[in-house]
Amino acid sequence: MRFLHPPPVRRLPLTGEQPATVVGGEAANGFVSAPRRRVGASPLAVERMNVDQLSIAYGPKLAVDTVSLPIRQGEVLALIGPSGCGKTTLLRSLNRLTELTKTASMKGRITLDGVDTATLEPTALRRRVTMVFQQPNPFPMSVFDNVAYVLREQASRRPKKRVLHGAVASALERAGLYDEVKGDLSHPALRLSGGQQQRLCIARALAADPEVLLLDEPCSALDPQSTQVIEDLIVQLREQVAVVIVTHNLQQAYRIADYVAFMYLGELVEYGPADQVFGSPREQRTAEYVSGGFG
Ligand SMILES: Nc1ncnc2c1ncn2[C@@H]1O[C@H](COP(=O)(O)OP(=O)(O)OP(=O)(O)O)[C@@H](O)[C@H]1O
Repeated sequence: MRFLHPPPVRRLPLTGEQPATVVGGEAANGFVSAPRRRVGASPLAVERMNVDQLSIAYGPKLAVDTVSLPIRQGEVLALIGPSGCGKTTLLRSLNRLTELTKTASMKGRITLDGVDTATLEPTALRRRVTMVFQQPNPFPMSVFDNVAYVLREQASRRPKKRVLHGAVASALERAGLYDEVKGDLSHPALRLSGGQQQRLCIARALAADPEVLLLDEPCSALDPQSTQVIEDLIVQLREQVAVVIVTHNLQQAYRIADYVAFMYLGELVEYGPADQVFGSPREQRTAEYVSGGFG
């Protein structure tokens, strides 16, 4: 039962001393003065994935053009850029979801803990590099069963009830939902609020004990309060998993990201610490984008 005893190498020590405190008010490039939840990248950040010279095309159309970047645990990486620049394609390539599109072809190499993802079995890869989508998509079953489903699926033998309950509770806790649902874990997931449903989807993703969590605009269907809860959660989770988020919301990227990758027409125009990309971008196109000049 893998989920009971994850190999220690998969986890960085949790840094409880580093809460997601709000660092308030600094302005970057004059476009934002929103409070920031992040406190700077963790000194314990370690590379989990590496994207090397990645190009992806749909038929003849190039969607991602020779992109290279690292993905580290201990940091939140935000992919930003105007619509159609290739953010989602890049994100989906990380757990080989792009190959489900018949016309897609890929060049380059992506590694997970040093191993070429092309050599891994796709379902196993997708447990280690899990994705949460734009629209919350809980299964039409109870809160408990949504998380237990993943645990049962990956256990080699049917887990004992008590053990399963502990693992479900732990995943719900990591997703910041347990306190709100512990009174009735048999509650239908589809009757939770949108924000709770999204945190349940995050709990389901975390139940697989992944190394990398991919978030494709996870707050775009949520109200501001739920968005804030999820942003706080994302900042906390970066200590446990490498987090990559696609967002159209520059303020959100500024609030929660440690590193930012700005893409334009498939190309990675600029990659760097959030402070630098937003505060003093090296490239003219980045400066124009983050100051609202286009997009
Ligand atoms: N399944 C597909 N078949 C053909 N072309 C696709 C497919 N998916 C994406 N594309 C094209 O690839 C390019 C990159 O799309 P992608 O969705 O990755 O961009 P994006 O930056 O995530 O856009 P958005 O912000 O609008 O979601 C676009 O030109 C898009 O039209």
